[in-house]
Amino acid sequence: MTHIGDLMRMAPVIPVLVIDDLDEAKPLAEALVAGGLRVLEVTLRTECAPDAMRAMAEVEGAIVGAGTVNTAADFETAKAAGAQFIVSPGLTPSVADAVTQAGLPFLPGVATAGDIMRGLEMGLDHFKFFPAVAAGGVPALKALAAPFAGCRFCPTGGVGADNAREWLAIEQVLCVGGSWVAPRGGEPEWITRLAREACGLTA
Ligand SMILES: O=C[C@H](O)COP(=O)(O)O
Ligand SMILES: CC(=O)C(=O)O
Repeated sequence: MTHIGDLMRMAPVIPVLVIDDLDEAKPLAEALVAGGLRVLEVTLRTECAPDAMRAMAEVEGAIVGAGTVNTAADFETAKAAGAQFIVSPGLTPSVADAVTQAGLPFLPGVATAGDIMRGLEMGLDHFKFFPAVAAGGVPALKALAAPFAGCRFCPTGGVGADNAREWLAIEQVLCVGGSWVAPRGGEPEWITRLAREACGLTA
C-alpha cells in the first residue's frame, strides 16, 4: 500500500478541488498533471464529484483521492469512485476505522493537541492541519508540532501562493493543500502555470 507520507512528498502542494461541471474534470486533471501536480484531492462537495474522480483517474500520472470525507457513508462513496487516498476535515473513529480497514492512505484533519493525540492512539501520524490560517497560522502549527516530533502535516485552509513558503519551511510540513492552484472555471493553461509555480515553491 502507498503510504500517505509518500503522496505528501510527491509535490509541495495538493490541489483541493471543487468540481461543479463534470466536463471540466478531465481537462483540469490534465492541466494539473502537466504542471507537475499529480496528487489531486477532489472534494465530495458537489454532486458530480464521484464521476469527476473517475474521469480524472483516466489521466496518466494522476493520483486521485477524495476530500470532504465526513462520514463512513462518504467513505463508501469515495471508495466506489476509486479514490486512491482519503482526506477528511476532521478525525472521527468511524471514518478512521473505515479507511484503515480498507487499507487506503488517510489524511485526517487536526487542529488541536487532543486531535493529534486521538490520531496517535489510532496509529495515525500524518495529518492535515485544518483550517490552517484560521486555527492560528504558522505560529500555531509550530507550537502544536513541537511536542509531536514524529508527526507530519499538510496545512490547508487559507494557504496560498503568498504564504505557502512560510508553511513549507516548517520541518514537519511535507506539503500544503489549497484551492488556489485550480481556481473554479480557470483556463487549463493558467492552471498549468499555477501548478508549475507551485512545484517551484520548495526550489
Ligand atoms: O475548505 C477549504 C479547503 O480546505 C481549501 O481551502 P482554501 O480554499 O483556503 O485553499
Ligand atoms: C477541508 C477539508 O479538509 C476537506 O474538504 O477534506
